[in-house]
Formats: sequence, C-alpha cells, structure tokens
Amino acid sequence: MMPVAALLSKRVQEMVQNGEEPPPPYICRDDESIQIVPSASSSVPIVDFGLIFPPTRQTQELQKLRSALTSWGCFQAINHGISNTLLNKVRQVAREFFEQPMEQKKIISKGVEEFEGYGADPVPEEGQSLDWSDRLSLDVYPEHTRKPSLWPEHPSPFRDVVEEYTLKMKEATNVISRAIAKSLDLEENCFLNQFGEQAPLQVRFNYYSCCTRPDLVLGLKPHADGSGYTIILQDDVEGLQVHHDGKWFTVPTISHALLVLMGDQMEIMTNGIFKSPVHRVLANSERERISVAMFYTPEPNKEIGPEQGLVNEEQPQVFKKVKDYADTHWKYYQRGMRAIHVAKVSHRCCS
Ligand SMILES: O=C(O)CCC(=O)C(=O)O
Ligand SMILES: [Fe+2]
Repeated sequence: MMPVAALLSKRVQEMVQNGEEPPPPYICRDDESIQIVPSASSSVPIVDFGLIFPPTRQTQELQKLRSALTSWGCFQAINHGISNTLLNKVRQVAREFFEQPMEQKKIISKGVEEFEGYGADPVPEEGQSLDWSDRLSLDVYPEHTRKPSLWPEHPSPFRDVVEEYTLKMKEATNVISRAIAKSLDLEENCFLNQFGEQAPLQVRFNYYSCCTRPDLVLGLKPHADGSGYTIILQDDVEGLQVHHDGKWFTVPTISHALLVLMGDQMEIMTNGIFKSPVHRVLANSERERISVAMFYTPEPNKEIGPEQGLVNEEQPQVFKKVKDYADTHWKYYQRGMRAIHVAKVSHRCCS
C-alpha cells in the first residue's frame, strides 16, 4: 500500500481523472445507514442582517440570532452587505482554478506538511482517514501575511476577486461580531476587541471531486473549527452537514446566503453559551462541489477568554483564558479529536 504521505502528494481530482477507486486511507465508513435529516425539514436558521442594524425590528432578529447560535452554533446570513455579483465571481474564479489542467495548479502546490498552497491537509496521525477533497488555502489578511507566490495567476481575475472578497469579509466580520455581542446584551465591540484589529483571515477553497463510492468516503471528516468563527460560501451542490440534536442536518444551498459557523474560540469567548458545532461534508457521485471557507481567528499571541458579562452565579466560568488556541486545536484535529476540553476550567468534585 502506498504510504499516506505519498498519497497526499497526489490530488483526489487526479485519482478521479484516472478512474481510480478510493484507496484504503480514504475509506472511513461503511454503508451503514447514518440517520440523515433531509434539508427540507427542520433546518439551519436564517438571519436577516438587513433587519439588525436599523433601529426598527432589530430585537426580534437579534433574538433569532442568539437562539440560532445557542442551539445550532450556525446560521445562514442574508442581506449581509456582500453583493450577489461578488459572490458569483468568487464561485467562478474558484471553479476556473480547479478546472485548470493539473500541471497549472501544481505550480502553487504545497508540501505535504505545509498549510498554505494547493493540496490536501498535512499528513495526519497514523490510522486517521483522508478527506476526499483538494483545496487551496491562502492567508489573506493582514496584508503583510500574504505570500504572493502562492496566489494563482490563472484565472486572471483570481487575485483581484480574492482581494475584493477579503475586504468585504473584513467588513462582514465587523458587522457579525457586533451583532453577536448585541444579541447577548454585551458592549457592541467586545468581541472585536478580543479578536484584535489585525485578526487573521484565511481563505480555503475546497474542491470535492465526484466519487464512485460516496458511501465509503467523506469529503471532509467530522470536526469543529478552531477559528473564532468561519464564513462559508457554498455553490449549488449540497454536501455540508451540521450535527445538531444527535442528528446530521444538510445545510441547504441558498445562492445569496453566507453560512456563519461558530468555531471553538467563540464558544470560549461566550463562556459556552454559543456552540461550536461538529460538521462534515459528504461525497457525491454526480456532481463535484466547491465551497469557500473564510476563517476568522484572534490575533496570534493574544489572550482571549469568556466575556465577563457572561459569567455569574448562575453561569460560572466554564472556560479559561487561552492564546493561540488554533495551534492546540490543530494537534487534536490531526488525531481526529476535538480540542475544546483543554480550555475548560477544571472543577474539583466535592461530593
Ligand atoms: O465545504 C464546506 O462547506 C465546509 C468546509 C469546512 O467545514 C472547513 O473547511 O472547515
Ligand atoms: Fe469546518
């Protein structure tokens, strides 16, 4: 059998183009029926940002936001201030990038242990399965963290579109962070202050190739994000599922919506009130799927912790202060585990 590192230097898209079946390290499930709730039934809540900032009707929408993040840990944002034209351009450059010949994409290949560039996740711990997907990851904010040599030159509008999207995402994080604070009756800028003005944004373009055996693999294994929160743009192919109430729910594709999903660091900052949900991506035999995830993470080296306004006698402090939590998260992720327990306050049992 080919060693995992060698497999990871080969793109899933190449295996599909060569007509290969998924090799064993990609196989992570059997065809046991996992209960899946169709996207049409109960679903991820939709929050209208057009109603949040004008003084009219905001209370109701803020309550909706709070309840969505308390029970689901995510919501679909509409009227978020980013035009459909731009969202479509982002989808278009992503598609054109992945549809190029392999040699063209490999110009910006990452090494198997690196994070940035075109490829797969770095080699996981032994025994962990691999994801049926390829991706392009780039640090996009602050500007000085960018590595222009890893930004594709083709398609030609790629750089300008990603640049514009980054600016808009930075504005969106301002709006979302303030709305989240208001929904919890906290001072509007409290989360923005915790993240810091230079809080990094990282973009990840995910490409999920079709698979002849979608019952055996996953596009992306179950995980919770190590970010503060993540803003996901989907195309029109379903596949993303969120774990909620013990079941998997497919996130419907809404062309003008952005899915905002709490990462572990927002769970910590809200003292556990908001949940960082476990999610995964299914493979599909009919159509390839593209998504664009923007990870918003507190500044490196900056301590974050539960907002003191959320700590009281009824709700004692659940989490400690942490810094560079994303690094800890990554170590556990590589072992297929969640990391959030490391941030928990240890309570001595007194009974
Ligand atoms: O492809 C998606 O919709 C989700 C991607 C995701 O969860 C991730 O990149 O962490
Ligand atoms: Fe994720």
